[in-house]
Amino acid sequence: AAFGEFGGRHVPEPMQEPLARLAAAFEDIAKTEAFHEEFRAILESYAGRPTPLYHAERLSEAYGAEIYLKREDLLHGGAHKINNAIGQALLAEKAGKDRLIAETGAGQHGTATAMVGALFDLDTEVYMGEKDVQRQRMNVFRMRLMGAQVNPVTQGGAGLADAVDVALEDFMENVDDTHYMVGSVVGPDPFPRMVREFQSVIGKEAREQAIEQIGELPDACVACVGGGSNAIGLFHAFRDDDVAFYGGEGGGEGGDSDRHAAPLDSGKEDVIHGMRTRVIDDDVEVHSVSAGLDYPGVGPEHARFRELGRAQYRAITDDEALEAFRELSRTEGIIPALETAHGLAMAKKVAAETDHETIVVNLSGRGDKDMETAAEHFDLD
Ligand SMILES: CC/C=C(/N=C/c1c(COP(=O)(O)O)cnc(C)c1O)C(=O)O
Repeated sequence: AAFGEFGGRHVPEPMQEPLARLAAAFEDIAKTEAFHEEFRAILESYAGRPTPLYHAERLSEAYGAEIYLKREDLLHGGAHKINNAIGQALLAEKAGKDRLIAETGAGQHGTATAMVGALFDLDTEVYMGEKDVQRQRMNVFRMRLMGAQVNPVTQGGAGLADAVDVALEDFMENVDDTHYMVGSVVGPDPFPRMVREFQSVIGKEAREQAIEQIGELPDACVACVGGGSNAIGLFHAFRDDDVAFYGGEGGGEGGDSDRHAAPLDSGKEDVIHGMRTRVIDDDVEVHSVSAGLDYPGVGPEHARFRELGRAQYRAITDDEALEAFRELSRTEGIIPALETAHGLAMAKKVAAETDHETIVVNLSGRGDKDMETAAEHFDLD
């Protein structure tokens, strides 16, 4: 496996060959110069790359360190998810597939899938837990507006993990004409390394921009961690540098509570969705105020980084995330996604508890989709 004993292809025998074919297509198609040029051109003209690295001076005062925000929230669609969706749709098109399926929780990956489904004129179906259909209604409407079919999933906990289960079943049945657009660095090989490849544009840009703006590498990189794709996308370019990595997980009611989504901070090794990784304990109910972090597992490379001590991960509670959500809105006039707010709260802890002076934070998405949830928590009248 690519990540120590983590990752791998823990799937039934009938899935082994299709995944081997996908891995071969990834090597043959997505690693060519022509692919990279087309990928880069669409990222620039359609998604709006490069994104700024913004020195948030008022937030820096509040945190007590120099905070640089990588503005993935400014991308088309409002989150980093479009980077991966474009890469995967290009691959699917060149591999001769004419149907896309995806899972979604926050609806940002679902929206990105609908966007590229329209752009590449591919049949598109998105699986979404009924619970998330309710709390990210605006994104459900956006997906349908762009021609995607949104299939509410009611089995199990009607959440993100259940949507992944159903999407994997669909993929196994329709592997000949369907590409499964996995939305994070999760699933059986090759999905984690494919998604890492397509998200790594974030860190490549941020590394150059940081050196230009700070005059040297940053002391630390921080991101929220759901499946872990925006975090890996930022970290990957710095992996051989003397730069610390920190991940803020969906801590729900606390890593030591029985309602959270923080397997790195408080979980165990196990196999889920075709990968050996870390998952929350059996007696814990998966929960996060943010739909995009509300997942019981995590990408295998993060499990490996944790094991090596290359990155540190902390459960960020719902309340800590909501406080960070409001603090960025008030100090910089930027409303982050609730998922992203977990990374901001992590950065605040890093600034307070370490001597890191320059910190790059991945602003993975914007908070328009979260206005109803936020209104339930803040009485702003
Ligand atoms: C693929 C399921 C996750 C979703 N979103 C996750 C998400 C995340 C967490 O996903 P990762 O970056 O993969 O850890 C962070 N920021 C924003 C704005 C997100 O929407 C989604 O469906 O939109």
